[in-house]
Amino acid sequence: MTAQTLDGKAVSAQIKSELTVRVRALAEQGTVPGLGTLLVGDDPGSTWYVAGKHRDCAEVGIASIREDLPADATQEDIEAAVRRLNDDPACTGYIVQLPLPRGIDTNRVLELVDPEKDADGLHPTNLGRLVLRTNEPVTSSLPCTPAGIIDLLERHGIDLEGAHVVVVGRGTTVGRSIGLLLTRKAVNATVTLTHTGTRDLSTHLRSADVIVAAAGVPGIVRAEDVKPGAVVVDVGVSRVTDPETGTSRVVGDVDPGVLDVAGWVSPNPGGVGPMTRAMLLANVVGTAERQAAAGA
Ligand SMILES: Nc1nc2c(c(=O)[nH]1)N[C@@H](CN(C=O)c1ccc(C(=O)N[C@@H](CCC(=O)O)C(=O)O)cc1)CN2
Repeated sequence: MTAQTLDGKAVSAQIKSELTVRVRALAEQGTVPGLGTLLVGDDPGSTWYVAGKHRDCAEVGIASIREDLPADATQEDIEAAVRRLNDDPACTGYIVQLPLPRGIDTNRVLELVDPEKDADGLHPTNLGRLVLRTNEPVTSSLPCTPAGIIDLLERHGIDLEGAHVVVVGRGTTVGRSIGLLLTRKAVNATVTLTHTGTRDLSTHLRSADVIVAAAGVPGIVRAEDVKPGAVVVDVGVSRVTDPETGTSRVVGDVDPGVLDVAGWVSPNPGGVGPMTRAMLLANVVGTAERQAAAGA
């Protein structure tokens, strides 16, 4: 068997074209959605991701607002930048690019973000809304990577109703938060959250209809641990350096042999990454629509 591709690039292009229509409708009411980014320091990866977010904004007609601070910015400097973004009416939604430099209290910074402007969907208020409102339609930003994964699966016709999803990794941006979305009544999946303390990961993986690999451990999901025909989503991003050539490349959590066993696999790159970016744009358009409706 050769697995079919969960094509994040194609689906994200479709989402962007749908968002362009919503952005035009907002413009007709006199509202321009604006994405703010707060970047601290000059880490090449973070700098590249932030630039990509603003390129995406330009594509769909969302305005860009940037707060760039030096690597030696203090907690107070960063919190002041968050307050500026909270107060800026042109910024309808924003993100604090992670990770923040060592020594900064990240949770204190993130909790200062106005929940109504939280474009990452990771503010405690917005995660709390997902915990409390399991049946109602969601009216706040959703965590981008989890929402992108579910959209990617649904748009490929994969039925999650009653499916057993095994998540590998308990980080906030993916592992912990995806369970909140998958177990909502509208999706209705059954979720097992595994992590480095899990005994016998293989047994869990072998019972999965869908595996979401978000551990950041290259090759942690092996072909022999995947049920034939299962769906495998690769979220892992690890940079490995070839000792001989000294060149580095990004590798995921899924061993390439899985392609011979699974029914569907998300490529990495080209799977979850583009969906995360598309969901960020969707969140910003959502924040602008809600703010326009509240002001109308
Ligand atoms: N505030 C946030 N910080 C971080 C997040 C986040 O969601 N919110 N996630 C990551 C980085 N990230 C977005 O910021 C991100 C990473 C990768 C991609 C992506 O499209 N990757 C491409 C491959 C790129 C390459 O070739 O290197 C892909 O998967 O196809 C998008 C967003 C940490 N920080």
